Amino acid sequence: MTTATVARASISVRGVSKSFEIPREAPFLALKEASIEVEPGEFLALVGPSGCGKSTLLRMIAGLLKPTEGEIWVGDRQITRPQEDFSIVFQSPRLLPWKTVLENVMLPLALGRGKKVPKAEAKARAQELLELVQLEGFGGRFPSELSGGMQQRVSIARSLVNSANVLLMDEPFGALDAFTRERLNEELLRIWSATGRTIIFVTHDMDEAVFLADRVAVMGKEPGRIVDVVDIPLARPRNAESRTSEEFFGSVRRLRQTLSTGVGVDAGGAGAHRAE
Ligand SMILES: Nc1ncnc2c1ncn2[C@@H]1O[C@H](COP(=O)(O)OP(=O)(O)OP(=O)(O)O)[C@@H](O)[C@H]1O
Repeated sequence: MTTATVARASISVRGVSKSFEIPREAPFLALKEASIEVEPGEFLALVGPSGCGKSTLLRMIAGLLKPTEGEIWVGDRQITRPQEDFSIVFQSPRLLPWKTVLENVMLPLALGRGKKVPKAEAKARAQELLELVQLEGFGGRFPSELSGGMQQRVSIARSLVNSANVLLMDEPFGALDAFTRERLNEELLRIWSATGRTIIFVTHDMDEAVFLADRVAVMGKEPGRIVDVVDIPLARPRNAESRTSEEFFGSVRRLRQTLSTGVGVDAGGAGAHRAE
């Protein structure tokens, strides 16, 4: 398993808005004045209703989209284009159909500029990751020979193969069954704590957000914005038992309230605070 500690990176989203130009219509404001600081090594979840701008924000952090206003920085670098040390997992797998499963997982290592990994090592790493996502024995297959959920697990393995500092995940487990999803949640936490990556994780699922994250940014819509940022006071390491604790249910309840009222909840002070 690739568990070497990677360099730590902080991410600063500063007053970011995004409008999309739509032919014959007024520009559409998808995200308004979002600001948040993501600490090095933090696990941040973004939750909110469909269309509130979660993917838009993630894509801007990834350098795939440019903000209309505001700036995003990683350490002392402004993000203006895709970053080599960021890995992204999209909602759909996006595998190369003409490459085998193993070759797809190895791809980031083959493309890595200046950091050549010997082929045998790349292969061994990819094989370990396929084992991690329970696809050992499928390395020689082509993506079209796997189910949708299996393809998504391949894309998760691919995102973990290099030692990217920052992992951006856009509802990566949305299409998986509940058992696989919960198991991968636990594996992801294990990998995160072993490697010190910064993770920003988009999900619709509040249980998943609470289980995984240090903090959850709750987003609202019309216009898309960050409504509140909630600390999750759930002890680590987290496991299946964490899902039945008072702290877990309390945090889920708080997120639900914030989502339904569209304003930050300050239940007794600790735990919730406004987005900066
Ligand atoms: N390229 C684009 N052109 C025009 N509008 C866009 C574009 N991309 C996104 N939007 C709009 O911006 C808004 C936010 O979209 P986004 O995909 O970020 O939402 P989301 O919160 O990730 O939604 P979901 O949870 O359904 O994936 C939506 O209303 C969407 O229609």
